[in-house]
Amino acid sequence: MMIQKQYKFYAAHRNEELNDKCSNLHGHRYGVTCFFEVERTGSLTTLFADFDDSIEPHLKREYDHAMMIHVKDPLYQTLLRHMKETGETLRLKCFSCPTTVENLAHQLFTEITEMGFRLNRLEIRETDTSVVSYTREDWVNDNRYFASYQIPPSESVS
Ligand SMILES: Nc1nc2c(c(=O)[nH]1)N=C([C@H](O)[C@H](O)COP(=O)(O)OP(=O)(O)OP(=O)(O)O)CN2
Repeated sequence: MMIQKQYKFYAAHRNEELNDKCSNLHGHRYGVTCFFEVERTGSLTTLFADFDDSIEPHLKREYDHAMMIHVKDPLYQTLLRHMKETGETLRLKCFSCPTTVENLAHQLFTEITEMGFRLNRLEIRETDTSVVSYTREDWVNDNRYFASYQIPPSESVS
């Protein structure tokens, strides 16, 4: 059986590798639709609130009104310097790879799996017209891709 749950967060980012408008700092309302594989244990499977209680605070704490940034983007060092010089704390969600929707999907799939849920797939909406559908098979393949890439796991700074 499958349960579908929808979440959202607002975040800034840029695609520093692209030579177009996307290399500018900009923001999105990210829509995250999770498709969970669940097992019947009686009259129900997993309580809807069990998903919400783990996932909503995680998205609020790590992603909402944060800036998602690739640690190899030169802007990252500028932001670190700014925080050091001013004492200001910016919410940065650090990625060890560019902050494309594809890479965000891999990161979120990993984080939600680590919470103990079994995702069948994720859908991530970045704009009104663009949605990435990301399956468990994509995640398994990406784990291999990132392992061979030798990218350290992403860390979060806030
Ligand atoms: N495969 C991907 N393509 C693009 C990504 C991505 O993550 N994966 N990201 C972007 C940009 O972040 C951009 O903000 C979104 O781009 P785009 O859809 O071109 O933006 P529009 O303003 O044209 O959106 P519309 O809703 O179509 O007006 C680009 N590509």
